[in-house]
Amino acid sequence: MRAALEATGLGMRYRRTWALRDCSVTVPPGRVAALAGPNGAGKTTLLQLAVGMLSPTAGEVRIFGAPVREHMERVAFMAQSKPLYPGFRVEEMLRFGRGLNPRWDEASARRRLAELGIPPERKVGRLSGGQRTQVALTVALAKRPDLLVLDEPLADLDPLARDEVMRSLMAAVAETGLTVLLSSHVVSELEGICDWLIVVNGGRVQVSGDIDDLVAGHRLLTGPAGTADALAARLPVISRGGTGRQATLLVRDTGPLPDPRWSARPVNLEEMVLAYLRAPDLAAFPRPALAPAR
Ligand SMILES: Nc1ncnc2c1ncn2[C@@H]1O[C@H](COP(=O)(O)OP(=O)(O)OP(=O)(O)O)[C@@H](O)[C@H]1O
Repeated sequence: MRAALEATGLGMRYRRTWALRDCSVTVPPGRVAALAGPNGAGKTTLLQLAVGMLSPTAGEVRIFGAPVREHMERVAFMAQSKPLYPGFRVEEMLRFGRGLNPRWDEASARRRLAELGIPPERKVGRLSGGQRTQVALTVALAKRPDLLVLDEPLADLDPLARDEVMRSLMAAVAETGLTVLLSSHVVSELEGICDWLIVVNGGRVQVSGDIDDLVAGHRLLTGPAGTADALAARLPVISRGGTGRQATLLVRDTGPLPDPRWSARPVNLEEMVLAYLRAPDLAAFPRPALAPAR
């Protein structure tokens, strides 16, 4: 099956600075993929390259097997700034979208707004942050994309609005089977929603793969601090912690523990992502990294 998105050797340089380098990632069709990473990691750059808004300095992006520019009508993008005109009424935003998009689905956009209780005659500038996000999402979905790319869709929203936006996005995914790629700082909120993960850090891809497989492949070990170095020498350690006599090691390993004084427990998505973000040079470790070596 063709990947919904496939980036190979992707690089983007702004003047002398590489915002993204040697980036190779795949998002299989039908997945809801999370793009995580710290500020300035290159998330927005990767998303803008993915939708053809930027031309790469190196490498290429393919959407459903073809160069992104040949498939622009199959992709919808919601920018971080949620570009809506505050002086426009909601229905004027729809009319605007209708004029620009041959695949536009007016009926489903109207139905969605009605379900959300957003009056079409309301001016965009008078909507709440959550409602504005929902209108921007409605416009993006009305394009009937096969790939929906969202840059920080949850930023600036309170927990209730975040929950509502994610629920309605998931309903759209269930209905249409579209592939979603969304960036977020709030990793804990992506668990149970996203099933694919890409972590970028310092312009490089650090982690890429199926979330269940990734999480199941890592564990948190706890044991006596005095033996931590010896254990760490035998296992692929992603991050180390602990206090006083107790040490913790987050490892990419599920085999039997070589030291009976140590115990293991599963990790959650946030713990795993944080461990990688704390170890940006992971690919320099002697064990294989999850992403191609730098
Ligand atoms: N137009 C530009 N000109 C020069 N440098 C840029 C430009 N856009 C981004 N950069 C730089 O590229 C790097 C990656 O930026 P990018 O916006 O892609 O990161 P990000 O992960 O989306 O960050 P954030 O989470 O803060 O939104 C940063 O160092 C940024 O300063």
